[in-house]
Amino acid sequence: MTPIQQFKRQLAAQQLLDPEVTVIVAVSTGVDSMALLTLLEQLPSQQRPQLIVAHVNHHLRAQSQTEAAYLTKYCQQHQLTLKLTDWPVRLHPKTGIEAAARQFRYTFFGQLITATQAAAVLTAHHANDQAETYLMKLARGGDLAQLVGIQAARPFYTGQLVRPLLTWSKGQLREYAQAQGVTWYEDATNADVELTRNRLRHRVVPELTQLNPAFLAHVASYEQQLQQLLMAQTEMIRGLLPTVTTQKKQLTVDAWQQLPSSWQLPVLQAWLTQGTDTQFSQLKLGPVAHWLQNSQLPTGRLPLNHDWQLTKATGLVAIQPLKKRVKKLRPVEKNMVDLNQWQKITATQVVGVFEQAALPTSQPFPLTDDDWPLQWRPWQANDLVQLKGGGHQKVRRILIDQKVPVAQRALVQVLVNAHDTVLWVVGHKFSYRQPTTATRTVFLALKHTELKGAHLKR
Ligand SMILES: Nc1ncnc2c1ncn2[C@@H]1O[C@H](COP(=O)(O)OP(=O)(O)OP(=O)(O)O)[C@@H](O)[C@H]1O
Repeated sequence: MTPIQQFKRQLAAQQLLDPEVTVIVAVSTGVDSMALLTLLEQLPSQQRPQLIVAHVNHHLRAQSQTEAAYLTKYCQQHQLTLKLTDWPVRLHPKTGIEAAARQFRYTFFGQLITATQAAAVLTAHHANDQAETYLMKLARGGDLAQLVGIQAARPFYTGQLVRPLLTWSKGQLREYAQAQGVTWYEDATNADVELTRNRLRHRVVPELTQLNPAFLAHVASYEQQLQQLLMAQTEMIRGLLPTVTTQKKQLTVDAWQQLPSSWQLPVLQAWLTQGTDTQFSQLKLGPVAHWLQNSQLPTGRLPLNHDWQLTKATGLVAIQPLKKRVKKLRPVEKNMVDLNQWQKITATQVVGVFEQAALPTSQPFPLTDDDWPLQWRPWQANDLVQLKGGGHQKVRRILIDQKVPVAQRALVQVLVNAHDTVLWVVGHKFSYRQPTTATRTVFLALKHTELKGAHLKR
């Protein structure tokens, strides 16, 4: 299969080879994403999805302006819609700038996909990126599941995040771009990317490729095998869990002990993760398994972390909150919405309900008089959003699906109407509303103030 056929296959697998579908192409003006854009533009018209080009001008170096100007002109000439945003210097943190830039980028992509209802955001991650990620994780260590590299597709806000070039090497992308006469900008920051990645990029990957020219293809193959293995394991665990737990989700120690020993830790890990919404590394579960098996201690308690403990009695083990969690004790703080005013609702989010679109990414939203007053508040366990097809989805499920880290979930705010119905899970999902003659459109807008150096999940 030629690289172009592989590229098409990746798109077809996500149902994106379709002119009825809109995709957002993340273009940095580097060779990888310019090649991606060109590949998409060259698809036959009966297969080519509608393209929206997204670019973040990070204002990290003088060249940023030139790149944004080049892309603006390119999109005009190629009749492509461009969504460009700035990351102003005043918002740059003093440390962790790469991670903060990445967070800003993905938040922007998330807002765009939500606002445009596009099916996917495409980025130009390639086989060399994959190999570097792999080697970094190998060096760092952890559970096998954490070795999973850059995923070809994963849920992202209201659509998918798709990387259709993971089978292409950097060299192939460069050759393709050259052959197509594409202009691109070398990323000057690539020279000083974080030390570990830099060493891998410039020393380790070339060495390994010299050792075996098929090295990158082998990494891609391992990645696929690992994904399949983990999927098989997940399915197996799904089948095993009900055989070792009661209806009240307690673990039956005897049944668990009768599992083949190689399944005990994975099943224990899945049970704990489900019961606490917290990831536990298998590497740290040895003592827990030992405590479960210890027949000298038929009853007792074992703290798992600050929030959770296990209690054991009559051969059954239950997961219990260690103390009443602050979240539950605190009365829910609500903030009244001030129409046409920006309001700071978290340390990093400024939001507003406007009569006119305050930002290009503002979301039009139909409201009736009955909805007022609107309020901002933290999300709660029973909050739901309305879906287009008529159903509902739990806010909790949305945050899990969007892989919002547990620690950040508590910070998520929602916009509610006078009846406490959720209209917007800020930064994550809008509730569906059909406009009618009784509704008036307002625009919901979100911008970020200060950014932390958190490393986003790939
Ligand atoms: N300024 C930008 N504007 C739009 N898209 C971008 C920008 N920077 C990067 N991208 C997109 O992200 C892809 C990966 O870029 P890069 O390798 O620089 O990011 P990374 O931070 O290392 O990766 P990740 O975002 O997965 O952590 C690019 O090929 C491009 O599709």
